[in-house]
Amino acid sequence: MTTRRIPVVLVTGFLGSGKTTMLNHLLRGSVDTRIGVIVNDFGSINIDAMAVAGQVDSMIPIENGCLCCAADSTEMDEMLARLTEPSLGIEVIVIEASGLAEPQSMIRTLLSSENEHILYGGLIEVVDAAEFENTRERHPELDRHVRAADAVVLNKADRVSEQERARVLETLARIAPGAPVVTAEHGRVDPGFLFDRGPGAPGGERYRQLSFAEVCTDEHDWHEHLHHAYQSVEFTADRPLDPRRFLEFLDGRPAGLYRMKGFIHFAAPGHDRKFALHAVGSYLRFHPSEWAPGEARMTQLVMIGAGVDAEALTKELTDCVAAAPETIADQHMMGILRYVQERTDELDTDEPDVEEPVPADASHTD
Ligand SMILES: Nc1nc2c(ncn2[C@@H]2O[C@H](COP(=O)(O)OP(=O)(O)OP(=O)(O)O)[C@@H](O)[C@H]2O)c(=O)[nH]1
Repeated sequence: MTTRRIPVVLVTGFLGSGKTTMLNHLLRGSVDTRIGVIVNDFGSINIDAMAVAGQVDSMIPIENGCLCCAADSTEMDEMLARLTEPSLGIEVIVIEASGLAEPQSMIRTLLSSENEHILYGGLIEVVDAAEFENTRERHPELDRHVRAADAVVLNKADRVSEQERARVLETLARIAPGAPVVTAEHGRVDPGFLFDRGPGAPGGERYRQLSFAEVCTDEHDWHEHLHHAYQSVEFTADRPLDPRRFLEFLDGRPAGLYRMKGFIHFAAPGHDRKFALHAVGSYLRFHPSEWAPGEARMTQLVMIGAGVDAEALTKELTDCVAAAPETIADQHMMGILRYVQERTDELDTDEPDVEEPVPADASHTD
């Protein structure tokens, strides 16, 4: 008897490109499919796993480093063994890589897995339409990441003009001619794009043959892994933060601090909500939600950047803890509220405004 093998789909993309947002959208839109998820976060507090928890049949968080650096596939095999346990009935496994992971290494780790219940299901690279060109300048390695993808999601289309979007599409076509590209806002792609790309479907075969260059070992590029240039700093506080001080901190955050994410507890009357914070480059948003019943009110923050002074950051944040919460007034939240966005990505349950993927060079004019 042959057993059906479970496809394992890799989701990669630079820091803050929208991987978790897309994953959450896909999980909400795939209630009839049993999905297992592995979420790898660079920092030691797995904010992404917290964002995904509750929507998924089985989830394994891995924090503090990149899964792409596992010396062998043992760690991956252990996780896959848990998720392919027949009693779970998992039909698809999605691995959300950290924003600094090396896609090719992840593919190799997966291909060298000894788990006979799985099948490599392809790699989706999420690209931030607004940040891509700048990020490429700093990290030319990103081109390699795009080339490793079976499909590219050009996310955050709402943050760019038509012309900028066309420019990024042209760049993608140059980097990876023929790769299917789907444009999205808030990660709203059709779940079928990820889970059901059988032969003849847009974007082509799900299981393509990998080239020798993709599969062979790459000792030479280990040192080029993006995360060698980055460090993560974590901050937690049991006592609430002073909103004005915290805003000052955000306004003056160092240029090298590219990514911040976490949850903030503010000491302001009438604002006892859980403020999810996301900063990606100069982009900054708070997404408030209610605390879960019994959830400890606290601040948990992960900051990822290059050349940042961890000690100084921690000191500045410690100074944001409200010394006298009772003196903080409602209007002290004004500055924070300017950056509040109610979660549009959570309101998109059934009618996603999705696009069919087009080959990247379809928009290429020369
Ligand atoms: N305007 C806009 N914001 C988006 C879009 N997609 C995601 N975001 C926001 O971008 C921020 C980062 O999104 P995430 O999904 O956490 O990104 P990520 O790739 O998982 O981040 P890392 O795991 O840290 O690399 C969040 O504030 C999202 O709400 C989009 O299409 N448009």
